[in-house]
Amino acid sequence: MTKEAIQSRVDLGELLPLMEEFYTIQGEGYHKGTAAYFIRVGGCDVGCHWCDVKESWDAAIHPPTEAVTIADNAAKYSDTIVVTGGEPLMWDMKPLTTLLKERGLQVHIETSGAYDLSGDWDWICLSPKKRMLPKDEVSQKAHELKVIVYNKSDFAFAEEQAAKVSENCILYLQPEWSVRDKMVPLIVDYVMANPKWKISLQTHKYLNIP
Ligand SMILES: C[S@@+](CC[C@H](N)C(=O)[O-])C[C@H]1O[C@@H](n2cnc3c(N)ncnc32)[C@H](O)[C@@H]1O
Ligand SMILES: Nc1nc2[nH]cc(C(=O)O)c2c(=O)[nH]1
Ligand code: SF4
Ligand SMILES: [Mg+2]
Repeated sequence: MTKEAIQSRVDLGELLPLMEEFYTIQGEGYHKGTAAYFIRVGGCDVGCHWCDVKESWDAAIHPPTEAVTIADNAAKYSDTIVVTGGEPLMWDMKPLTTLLKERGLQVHIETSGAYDLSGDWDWICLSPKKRMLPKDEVSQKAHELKVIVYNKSDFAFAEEQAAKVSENCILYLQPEWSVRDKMVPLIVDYVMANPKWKISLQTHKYLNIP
């Protein structure tokens, strides 16, 4: 394929810049503790300074991979697939999610919501970022809202974002990993005072699994 042909198939979502795939336990949020196959798609320009997967940002270093190959492979591992990144919504997720649904899989996304919603999802985890706010459609359709708490100002940001999600959306505060010792006590107090929120921890990091 020529460079142009590859690019046009990436633009259609038929090829995706695949960074890594792994079978593990969902560590965070509502489905924490559940076995799931993770598909990590490269490319993100949101620029969170504390991002724990900065190697994902440059899409150009991740090989354009056939969505059908990704789906066929994922189906061998698990009934539950988590598409993450990078920022998966930078790409058209319709082809990949259609292929995953055709294989009878539950399809979840981890997203900042900074790009238009594409794809068919059984579960949308929205983790909004101040630097690039989520699109309204993602906020309205999110099943869980997972706000990362790096400093005290993130509690006010969390409330702003909670005002934009549906009333059934489950609300989580998750400590930024590097400041967890400092922020966990503040989150605990906040959740006790504001019990509509729950705490989410990155349990995979405590378990030393991917
Ligand atoms: C790496 S991001 C990829 C998906 C998407 N770009 C997003 O931000 O939702 C996956 C999840 O990890 C969270 N995350 C990233 N770095 C983190 C850190 N240092 N501490 C806690 N959570 C982090 C993000 O907020 C998001 O919920
Ligand atoms: N075990 C595990 N659970 C996760 N939940 C969300 C993750 C992500 O990076 O999107 C993640 C991850 O990287 N590993
Ligand atoms: S939006 Fe997600 S992948 Fe992008 S920099 Fe932020 S945490 Fe990392
Ligand atoms: Mg992660």
